[in-house]
Amino acid sequence: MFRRVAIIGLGLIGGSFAAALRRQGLAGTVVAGSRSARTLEQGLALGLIDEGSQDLALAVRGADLVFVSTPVSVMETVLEKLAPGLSDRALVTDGGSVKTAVIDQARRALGAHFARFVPGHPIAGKEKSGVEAADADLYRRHRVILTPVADTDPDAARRVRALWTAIGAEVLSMAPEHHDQVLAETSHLPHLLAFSLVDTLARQGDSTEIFRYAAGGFRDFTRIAGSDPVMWHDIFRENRGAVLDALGLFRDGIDRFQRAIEDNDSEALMGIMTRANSARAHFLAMNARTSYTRARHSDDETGMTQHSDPTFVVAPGGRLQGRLRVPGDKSMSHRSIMLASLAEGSTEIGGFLEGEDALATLQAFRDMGVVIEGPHNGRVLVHGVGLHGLKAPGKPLYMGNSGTSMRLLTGLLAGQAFDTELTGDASLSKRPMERVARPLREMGAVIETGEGGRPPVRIRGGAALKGIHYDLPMASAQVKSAVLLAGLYAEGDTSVTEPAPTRDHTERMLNGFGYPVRRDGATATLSGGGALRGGQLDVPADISSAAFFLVGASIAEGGEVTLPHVGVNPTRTGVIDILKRMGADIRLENQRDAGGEPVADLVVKSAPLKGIVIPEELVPLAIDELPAVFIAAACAEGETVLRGAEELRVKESDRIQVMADGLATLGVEHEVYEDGIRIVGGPYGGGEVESHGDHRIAMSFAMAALRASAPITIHHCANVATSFPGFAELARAAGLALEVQAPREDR
Ligand SMILES: O=C(O)C1=C[C@@H](OP(=O)(O)O)[C@@H](O)[C@H](O)C1
Ligand SMILES: C=C(OP(=O)(O)O)C(=O)O
Repeated sequence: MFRRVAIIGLGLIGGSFAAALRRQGLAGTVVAGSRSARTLEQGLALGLIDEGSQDLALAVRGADLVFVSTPVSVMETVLEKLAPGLSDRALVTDGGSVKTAVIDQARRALGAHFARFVPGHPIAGKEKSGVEAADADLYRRHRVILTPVADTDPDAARRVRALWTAIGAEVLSMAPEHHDQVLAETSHLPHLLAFSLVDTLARQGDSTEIFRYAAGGFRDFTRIAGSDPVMWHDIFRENRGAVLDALGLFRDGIDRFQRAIEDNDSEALMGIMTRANSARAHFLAMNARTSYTRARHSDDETGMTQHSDPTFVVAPGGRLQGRLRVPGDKSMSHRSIMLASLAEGSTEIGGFLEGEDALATLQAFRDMGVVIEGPHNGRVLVHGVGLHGLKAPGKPLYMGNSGTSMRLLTGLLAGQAFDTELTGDASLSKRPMERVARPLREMGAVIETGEGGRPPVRIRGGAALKGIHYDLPMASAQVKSAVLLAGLYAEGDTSVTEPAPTRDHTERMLNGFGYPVRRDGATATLSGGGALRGGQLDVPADISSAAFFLVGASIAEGGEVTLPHVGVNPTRTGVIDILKRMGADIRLENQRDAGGEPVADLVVKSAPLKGIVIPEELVPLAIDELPAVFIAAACAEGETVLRGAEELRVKESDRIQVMADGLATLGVEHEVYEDGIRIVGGPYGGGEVESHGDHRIAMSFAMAALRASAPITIHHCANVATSFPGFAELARAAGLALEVQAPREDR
């Protein structure tokens, strides 16, 4: 990419840059400029550089790229020294941890050449310093922030970006002031605290005593106090304003902590720590724009991006057997957090789904000031704040992959006194939100959606809502629920009529919390201005997750599976009705009521299936299970026809097309309609299937392998954790020959 690269300052950052260039073959000649002859000798001996010079103007002569990686305090002097040697076309970039100060220095030192200067900051490092610590992998999968300004040549910025990308880094751009503030909070402040804690303890009388007993917590917290004092000295001085602001913020936080301890305020203490716990997991996930649960288990703090979006490879055959407890119901888990938060008093929830979608809802309420303990093994304790007790979150609420979170919250937030903004991942950002915004506006809400009616959703607080009657244009429980939740805050009655029955968990659970919802045929009605009462709540296993095993055990030779304690609310059991019509052997045992929701143990045995025309009224009752039903259809004798299922096109992926593409790969005959599909059953093969990050697509094709003649490889399966954490392990324990592999991109 570059003929001759000059690296000025050959420490850990510069040396690692040289090593990476070398390894990727990105530079013809690498030359270093350094004050220290010894460093240059080391660089040559380590094979990192081809030439070295102590004269900086000489070092940069003829270079088409100059990377300055000296401490920020000497940056201006260094730039002044090298400037006379720069050729007109040379690009200059840097690795300084502070950007506004460096930009001012560069502007002064480089004069007309400043346009070719691209300020940068690779977020990577170690406690070790010096060229001998150089590491060709230091920047791989780490973030590099570029902070070009108005007079930076866009072509120069583009080339520097391309170089970092080629080195394997993830490149972001932001304004320099923003960079300095963000880094002050996320890097400079923690370093300052680590240095300060160790220094404070070391000053005490017998510090050897303290350090002898210092345990893991001390070691973890103070690891970065081993970093280079000179470098940090410079950073604290050069980023003075932002560091002081961050320190002020921290001082407020530590005061709050102190008061909570002084006042014996358990709730405040638990609030601080549970919020911190989950916020950490949430931020790591957001940054990686990927899996919440994986980020929760990652120990990485250094800006490392997570690419573990795994591939499932499922060998053909296998059988499914055993007693399998699938995780808690996702729809009910969302609602349990929402209603418990709005209730007076505490609510203890059991069986809560610790999947990413439900955790996104939980996090949103923490962000709005609700103290929530857990989840631990499905138990969550929510300290309700009452209908009017939520607080402004102070930042957009991130809903991840979850349509239910975003749509239900839009309704609920329409009635709050404060403004909010809801954002989501790439998939959620493509899904329609006007379907909820429209009826809510009729109620008086002030809501803006993004381009094409998609996220982000911005909700203005303080609107006076009035009850309406709404005829749902589509059979959607999310839209129904959004309107009913807004109705809690509306004057008078709010009622919704649905064109076909949809899941009624919102209505049932509101009644369970002592908030009456009346039902008259297809219409549900509530009156605003009441109150919810906290209590106990049991979330049964999710029939939508059980569905994969209902299909799997039906199609696998010798399959026999018991799924205990599954929710069998009649608005959710369409999948059982459809499979039974196809000839499946499914029995409901132990039917009972659990807190207002019917549950049963499902017993399913392998059976020959036949194709059917799926009755349209069953579609909304099996909406999320239809991808699994497609696999049953591919294994059935004859053809199965689905119509009236256009809603499948606006789920986490276009589930009609994405399933059709996968079926085509396997060699399953089918015909796609705008609102459905016709599938002809018969033997099929294997191949590589793309899930498009849609959990239900991934799990459906995993089950398909039970009857395939060759392995099925399914790409991008991370989002399985949105609804079914532990799917791969459970399926394997039951007999599916599923292996989780690193993503294609990482191999
Ligand atoms: O209310 C709910 O919990 C859900 C309703 C359905 O969506 P629609 O309302 O868009 O049909 C369903 O697909 C989703 O997984 C969960
Ligand atoms: C459609 C689904 O969920 P959501 O709309 O909440 O993203 C689903 O889980 O299949």
